Order: sequence, then C-alpha cells, then structure tokens
Amino acid sequence: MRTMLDVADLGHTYQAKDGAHDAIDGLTFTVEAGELVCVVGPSGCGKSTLLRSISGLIRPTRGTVSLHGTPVDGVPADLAVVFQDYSRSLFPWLTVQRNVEFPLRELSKAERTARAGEALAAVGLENAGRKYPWQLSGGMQQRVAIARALAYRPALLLMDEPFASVDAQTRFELEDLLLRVRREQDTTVLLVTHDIDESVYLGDRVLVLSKSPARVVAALDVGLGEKRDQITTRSSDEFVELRAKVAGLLQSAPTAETVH
Ligand SMILES: Nc1ncnc2c1ncn2[C@@H]1O[C@H](COP(=O)(O)OP(=O)(O)OP(=O)(O)O)[C@@H](O)[C@H]1O
Repeated sequence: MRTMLDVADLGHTYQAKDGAHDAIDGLTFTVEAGELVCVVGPSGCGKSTLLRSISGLIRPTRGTVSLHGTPVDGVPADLAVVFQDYSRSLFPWLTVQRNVEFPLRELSKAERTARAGEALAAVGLENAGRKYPWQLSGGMQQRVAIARALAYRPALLLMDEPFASVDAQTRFELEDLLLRVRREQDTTVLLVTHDIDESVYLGDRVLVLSKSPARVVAALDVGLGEKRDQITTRSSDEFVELRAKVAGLLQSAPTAETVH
C-alpha cells in the first residue's frame, strides 16, 4: 500500500490572552491510499485543529504533515473538504451544476461539464444540475457538496462531521452513498465524527483520540468487510464488540499524558 497521509508527532499550541493552550500533541498516524479512516475523540479534544493542520489552514507548532510524500505547507492543491454545514459551503447564487464545476475552473468547459455530470450521477442527482441549492433538501445539498469534492478527484478527501446536520434516515443513506462511491472511485478518506456507531460502520480503521491535547489512544482495524448494510452489519457481533470497545476507550478518555 502507498501512504497517502503521514501525520508525524504533530502538535499545535494556540496563544490566547489567558496563556498558551496545547490543542494537540504528539499525534502520529498514517492513512494508506484507498483507505477510509474515521477519527473519534472527546468533545474539544482537538479534531478541528488536526483537520486545519492537514488542510494547511494553520501551520502546526510541532511535527509534520505529508500528503503523498510532499510536506503540507499551505493548502494542498489536491485536497477536498466536506464540512458539516452544507448550507454555508454551497454558493446559493450558483446552480448545482455550477457549484460542482466551481473547483474545476482550470479545466476545459467540456471536461468540467463531464466531470460534474459524472459526480452528480454518482450521488444520484443527475437531474438536479439546473436547480439551486436552496431548492433542495438538506440531505440533497450535502450530496451536492460530496459530488463537488468527488468531481475534483482529490488525493485525500477530508470530511468534518459530514452527516451531523441531517436526519437519521438521511444520515444512513449518505453513509451508504459514501461507502459506495469511495469503493467505485477508490478515494482515500479521513472522516471526523462524534458518532461511535458511524465510525465503526464506515471505517476501515478507527482512530480514537485522547482528551485535549489529542493523541492517538488506539487505532482499531474494522474487520467488517467491504459490503456493509445498515441492518445486518450494525447488528453483527463484530460491530457490537467494536463499538463497545471504542465507547470504552472514549469513556475512559485518557489525557495525553497517560497515553504512551
Ligand atoms: N483559535 C484558537 N485559539 C485558542 N484556543 C483554541 C483555538 N481553537 C481551538 N482552541 C482550543 O483548542 C482545543 C481544541 O479545539 P478544537 O476545536 O480543535 O477541538 P474539537 O475536537 O474539534 O472540538 P469539538 O469536538 O467541539 O468540535 C479546545 O480546548 C479549544 O478551546
């Protein structure tokens, strides 16, 4: 396997008025090409700081982040991010088609149209291209955001609580959609979630983080196979065992000092 993301001894200290604050410290892990890795951690443990460091939005105080062997220094060109808040990430004045084409400005018109059409079809929105985001349901808008990220064909797709703002049924549909498209397109994904069940259902591996300053407490392999199903997978012994293990690790949620 080829390493797509290499996070080595990463640490970040925010300087605030009331003093310095270590948000993450000594974070080390890799994501291999084609893997879907989920990150779970206690609230406020530093997940956003980790994602900001990977996406080049902040320069971490310590350690390194490399994307396919290239150190991240600024926003990498071949990275796409899907945020929780789809209503703020889509441009309301552009049609769905134009939203998906937006990051592809450097390509020819024909190629942009083809890639956007393909991505919209992958998320089941082939007939929504002429609509505006505000004419769609929340779940459909998030599908547009996913299509936009996929059309870009990123080396790494970062997802920050991508399904936290939709209802439970839509969440299940979007989870299955993600599993299908990442299989079809062999996308490498790092997904942050608060939802333990979601992390096990989606992940090839689950990284459990400690309390702030975040470190990796455990990297658990999810042996559930490629084909997953919302009913049978979630009721299988392997799933129940793993979710209990993640919950246990989170409940005891050691501070970074106790993690070795
Ligand atoms: N710009 C900043 N300046 C100072 N402290 C910050 C800043 N951003 C975050 N922090 C602090 O760093 C710690 C980690 O924050 P971060 O937002 O990365 O955690 P998180 O795990 O994403 O949180 P949540 O689970 O609530 O989404 C928190 O204690 C937070 O208060």
